[in-house]
Order: sequence, then structure tokens, then C-alpha cells
Amino acid sequence: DFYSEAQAKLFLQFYEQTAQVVLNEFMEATWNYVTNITRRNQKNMDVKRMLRKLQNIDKSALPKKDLLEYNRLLTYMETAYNRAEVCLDEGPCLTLEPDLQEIMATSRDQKELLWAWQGWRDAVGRQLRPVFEDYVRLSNKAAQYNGYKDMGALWRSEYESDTLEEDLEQLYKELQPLYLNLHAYVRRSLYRYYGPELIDLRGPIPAHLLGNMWAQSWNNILDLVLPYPTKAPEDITEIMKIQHWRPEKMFEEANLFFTSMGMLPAPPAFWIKSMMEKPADGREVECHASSWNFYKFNDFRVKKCTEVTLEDLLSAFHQMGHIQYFLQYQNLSVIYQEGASPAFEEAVGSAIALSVSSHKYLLARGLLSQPHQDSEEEVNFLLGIALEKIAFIPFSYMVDKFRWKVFDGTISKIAYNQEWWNFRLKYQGLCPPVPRSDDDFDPGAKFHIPANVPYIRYFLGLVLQFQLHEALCEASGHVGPLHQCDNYNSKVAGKILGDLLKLGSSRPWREVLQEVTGESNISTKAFLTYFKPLMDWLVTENVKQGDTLGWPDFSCSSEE
Ligand SMILES: C[C@H](NC(=O)O)C(=O)O
Ligand SMILES: [Zn+2]
Repeated sequence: DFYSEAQAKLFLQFYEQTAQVVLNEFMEATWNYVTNITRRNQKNMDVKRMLRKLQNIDKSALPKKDLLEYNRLLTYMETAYNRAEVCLDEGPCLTLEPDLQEIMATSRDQKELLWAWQGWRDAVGRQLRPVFEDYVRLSNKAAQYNGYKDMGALWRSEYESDTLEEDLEQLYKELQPLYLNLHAYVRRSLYRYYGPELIDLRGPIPAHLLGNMWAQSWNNILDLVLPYPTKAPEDITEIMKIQHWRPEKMFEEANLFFTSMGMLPAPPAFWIKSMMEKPADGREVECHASSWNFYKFNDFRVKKCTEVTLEDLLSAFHQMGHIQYFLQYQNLSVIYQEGASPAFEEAVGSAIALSVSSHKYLLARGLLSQPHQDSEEEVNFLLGIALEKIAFIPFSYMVDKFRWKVFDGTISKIAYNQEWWNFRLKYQGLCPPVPRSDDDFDPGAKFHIPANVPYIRYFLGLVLQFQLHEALCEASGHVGPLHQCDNYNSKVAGKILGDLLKLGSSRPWREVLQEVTGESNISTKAFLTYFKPLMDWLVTENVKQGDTLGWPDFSCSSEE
């Protein structure tokens, strides 16, 4: 064998020490950059980034010249995204967070929505179009240096499966009926509000009307689509503002939930070093929310430009799920300090957030005052959750299906934008509200693409979070509909979840999943159980309205 046992141990010890130091320095430098985007920090970040790349040589054994070019491109794309803004003819410029996101979430004026939607894509997408093909070329070169045919293959290898793409297609097929019924119902509601000149009842939905810059989740248009408007739910965002919630309190709420389950509290450094709000001193920062492990005892931080809304409260729980994972596995070797798979990292916080969304929890925490929900109010409630979770199914599936085809060359650079919209039509039943050209680069308007962050983890995490939630609900002794389950205070559930997270990536994810849920594969069963009452209602409603599932009229008025 290549190493004797002793030599192998020695190597791993050496690796452990150097990796831990290099990783810590890399994270510090990158943190300094994303929380204060200046030229100097950028330079510093490049060097550190190289070290990090060199350190985990398996990730990019590129020749130095290519490595420098690759890092320059990555930094350029991410910086361009973080600095992009949309300026009014006279007066202020608007940033994505919070300005443009606020418009997309709250405006009901389609002209204003179009202005924000198009302005953002003009500001950031177009700028990245020229560099993206170099990014693709160098990504594939780096992947080939590591023995993969292209970067998509390297990304997929994270899931230790030689049937990943078939398994993903199967999960998507099982969930598609939910999406088609939600899409038809929402389209009907938007037709009532915006009228036939904007909405074709047999066509795709214009992408700027769904309450989100990328139409990836539609929770912000619940008021437009409420099944029983006379039984509208209380507005939790309003209640949070009236109760003077602050970002720090939102993270404290999440921390409290984990400790109520007997799990680990966020350490002092977290509360001191995190960036929980967009700085008021004019510093340019990367607002996209993320959690950070500094590979140094108890130094874990979150970075989020938190607004006081229900959406951001749930997002704070999502981030605290990442922090809890860091805490639980921090005594493992650096090599194992990651999730069982990236999907597990994305599922933890969101699984807890399913308890937080429950009527029972929100009532107990004083965020709702109405003691119970009748069956119609439950349909309203489930639709609210569906607008976030069911709408997200096709978006989270298609982002990397698109990128895998870009990396493997099926989608050539002259077709990037056209293919992106083909995928948006095929999977989401959306179309651009204004004609697009090949100078546009709409994929570049979504953080994860310029930031080089894989996305299929969110699709798998979406399914897995319900699977974990169901297992924890069973353990905590919940009886009744899954959507009424709240695991707050359950030490039994906390023990199961804590033991899962302590393993990091030291055990194959199928084994780990089997121990917690009894199944060794990611399964849509819990997702379908959770939404069954709503699905029955949607199917009945769509039949009553005579609505067509899907979008046989395949183009928007703007594309005629
Ligand atoms: C779902 C994904 N979440 C994240 O990046 O934390 C997103 O925002 O698109
Ligand atoms: Zn995440």
C-alpha cells in the first residue's frame, strides 16, 4: 500500500494542523472582504483564496496562471453582484437588499414590478455575460485536473451516488402534480387581479408578478391568492414590527428553539462577531445570507442583512441550522466538518422552521392571537406554506440542471439566455415580462450563479427537511396532521437531531438518514403527507374553475 499505517497517520495529522490554520486564515480574509468590500480586502482575499485552493488541492489543481485568472473571475463576478444597484432617473439608487426585494414583495403595480425586475437584470446580468464563458472554461479545466469530466460532474460527486440524476428526476416527477395545481390556482388568482391583458389562463405566468425577484418562492403574494379572503390570517410581519422585533432578537428566537430541544447554544463570539444587519455606516457588504465556520474553537458567525419580516425570521432559523451543524461537529477532523451531504446542511434549519411556522408555535410565542384555526383557515395557512415550499420545487431543481448542461457543453455560450428561459418555461411555467436578447444574462441575476454556489442542495434539502421534520415529530410524540406539529422543547427530538449533526460527513449520508428516519433514501412521502389536505382542496378548486394544468399556450404576451 502507498502509505504505511504510521505514515498515513502522520500525514493526516500534518494535514489536520495545516488545513485548520489555512482554513481559519482563509475564512477571516474572506469574511473581512464580504463585510467590507474594498480594493485592499479584495487583494488580500485573492491570496488567501489561493492558499485555500492549494490547501484542498483536490478542488483545483490548476496551473498557477489559470488559478490566478480563475480567482480573479470569481471575485469579479461576486463583487459585481454585490455592488449592483438600480438608479432612478434623478435621485437615489436602489440596492437588491432591501430596496428591490421590498418592491418585488409588496408592490402590486405591474409597471413598478417590471421596472425593478428589468432594472436588476440590466444592472447585473448583462455585466456578467462576457466573463461567464471564461468562468465555465476554467471551471471545467479545474474539474478535469481533478479527474472529473466537467465541473458539473465534480459538483454531483458530493452526493456519492451514481444514479443521482435519475433519482432527482424521480423526486421531481412525484412533486410535479402539486406544482401544476398550485400554478393553475395562482394563475387564476393573478388573472382576477391583473386581468387578461397580463395573464393567459392557459399560458405561463409573467415572472415579475410572484412576489420575488426570481419567482423562486411566492409567499409574498398570499394576500392576492387567499382561498378564503374573509378569513385572512394575521399579518405576522406587522405583529413583529408592532412588537419592536430587532434582527438580534430574531436570531435569539432561533437559538432559544435549539436550546429548548437540548441542543447547543450559539457561543459568545457568534453574538459579538456576526453581521446581523446591513451596516448603517455606508460600508458595501455582501447581503446574501450565509453562515461561517472559522475552524477555530467556537468562532461561528452569520452574515445577513436582516429585515423585520416573517420571511427573514424563517431565514434566520435556516442560518442557525448551519450554525448548529458547525457546533455539533466541531470536534471532528476538519475533513469531516461538513454536512452528511450539502442537502443535509440546507435541511436542518428549514426543518426546524417548519415547527416555527406552525400555528401552535406562533400562538405560544405571541406572534398570533387567534387560539385555533377552522378548516378554511387551515387551507389559508397551508397555502401560505405552499407558496414558499411548492413554488420552490421547479426553481431549485432547474438551476443546476441548467448549469450542468452549461458545464458539459450541451448549452453553448450563444444560447445561455435562451436556454435559461426554456428551462424557466419547462419547469416553472414562467415567461419573461419583456422580450430578452442574447446580450442579457438572466442567470447572472441570481446570487448563486456569479457566486459559484451549487444549487441542487436546495432541491434535495427541500424534500429532506420534511422527512427530518416528520421523524422529529414522531419522536416528540406529535399526533395529528403533520402541519400542526411543533417540536419546540422536545429533548427527544433534539437528541436525535444532535446525534445526526455530530457525525458531520464521517458516515455515508444514506446510513445516517436510515438511522434517523428508517429510510435510506431521500423520499417525498413526508412532503406529500404535509400538503395532502391542501392538494385535495386545490384539485377540487381547479376542477371547479375548469382550469388547465400546465401552460399549453407556451408564450407570454411579451414574446409575441
Ligand atoms: C434557497 C437559497 N437559500 C440560500 O442561499 O440561503 C436562496 O436564497 O436562493
Ligand atoms: Zn443554507
